[in-house]
Amino acid sequence: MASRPRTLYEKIWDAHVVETREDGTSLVYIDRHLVHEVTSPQAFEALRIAGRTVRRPDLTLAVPDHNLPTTARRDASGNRLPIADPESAAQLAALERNAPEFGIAYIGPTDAAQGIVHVVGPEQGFSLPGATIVCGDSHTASHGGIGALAFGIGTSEVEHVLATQTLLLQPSKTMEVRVEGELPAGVTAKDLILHIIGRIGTAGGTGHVMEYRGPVFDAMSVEGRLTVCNMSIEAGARAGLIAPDETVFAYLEGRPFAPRGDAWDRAVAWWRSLGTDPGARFDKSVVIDAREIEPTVTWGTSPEDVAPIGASVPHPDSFADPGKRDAVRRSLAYMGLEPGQKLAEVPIENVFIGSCTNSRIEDLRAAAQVLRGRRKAEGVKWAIVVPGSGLVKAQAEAEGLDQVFIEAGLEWREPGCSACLAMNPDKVPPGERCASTSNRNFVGRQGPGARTHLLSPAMAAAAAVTGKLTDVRELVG
Ligand SMILES: CC(C)[C@H](C(=O)O)[C@@H](O)C(=O)O
Ligand code: SF4
Repeated sequence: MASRPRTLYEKIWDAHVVETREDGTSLVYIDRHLVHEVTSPQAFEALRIAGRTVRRPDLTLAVPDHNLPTTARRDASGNRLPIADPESAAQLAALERNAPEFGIAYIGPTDAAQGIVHVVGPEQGFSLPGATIVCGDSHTASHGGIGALAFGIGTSEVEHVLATQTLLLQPSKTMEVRVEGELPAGVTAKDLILHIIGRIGTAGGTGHVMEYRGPVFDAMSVEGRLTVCNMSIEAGARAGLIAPDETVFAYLEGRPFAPRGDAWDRAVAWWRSLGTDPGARFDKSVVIDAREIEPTVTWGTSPEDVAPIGASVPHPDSFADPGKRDAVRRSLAYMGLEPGQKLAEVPIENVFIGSCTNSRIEDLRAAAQVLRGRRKAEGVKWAIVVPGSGLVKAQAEAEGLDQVFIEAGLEWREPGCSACLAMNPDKVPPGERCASTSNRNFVGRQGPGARTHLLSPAMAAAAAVTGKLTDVRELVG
């Protein structure tokens, strides 16, 4: 039977629409719901007041991550340590009460599998290809890396999904980001997505679901794909997607929540059919040449403010748009940078290796490769490595990576969002810079007055060693 060629997005969307209304809005079935402590308390409270239950507790998974301190979680006698900040403690307490009350699986702060929701979902095989996945969190886009249609929702929608396992949605437009060629040595998934956002801007994907296509993604690890899709939201997109393939199936097989036996075989057969059909059309398309990409850093306070490490801080007047010129002037003042200053000479006082963008095992291996046998520079006052989950932590320790970090003078922490955003004790002091593997360099993101430079784990490690933004290719050939 011949049918219209469809994109990956259209296939997942079509498979989940329950009903479409005259105004074009559709009621869409949600396969997986991840819940964290920050955006769920009011949603559960509303259910409680309305006397409602959770429609599919078995498709819902709760993990605290944002507010947890990343220092030891137990005292010497093994008792769990309380959270000092009252608001954070209250949000955690709410999740710990709501999960059992509503019958939802919960991975608590001292559980070996705890971590950042977007690391935990794929790692547990809870996030699956072809699934619709939501979470009250903008970086839910990450899960597109395994071929799921995954996006962030607000707290009222969290309540709606808890109660009904559905959402009312407008269909998105589709955008193809085709990357040609291979990434040069020393250039990672993080450099690629920073480069893409630099090219298309933070509004480049607005209203669209972006599908990343081309040989670079076929060759990319699952970790790298999660990194790329994670930052789709910083390009304004509703979600990011990469077609699921054998690399993804091998990664997911046998994970705790993944289907088994016949169910697994049936699932894989369906997943194999999801790739965009030849001839399917996208509403928008952009082509990027991977060979042109260099290790990339941000210099401003928007994720689109990127430049190759060999470049200099741009002059505000070099931007055509008057609004952007003003924004760049303000950015540079906040960042304490002068136009024309060489990026590779910008001093760094803090280093953060972590966040749902770059805290998986491959990220830690890349950082350790640079740090092995080296020490952090004198000028680097604070440098922390925060694994994305307890399982990543255990794997890193089994490989001796923790010792590499500690010997280099970095701190090895417990899993959580940490210094990615200033919602827990890990903060960058005012006026200081941080070489950070996270995804947002907004004003105050890592603490009031903190200055963030986004980069890859290897580049963060290089900055730790030299005390300034550095081309990692000068340290590891
Ligand atoms: C706290 C949460 C709602 C927020 C988000 O939605 O992304 C956070 O995870 C972030 O990265 O800014
Ligand atoms: S690690 Fe950062 S970006 Fe990711 S969910 Fe946590 S706060 Fe948001």
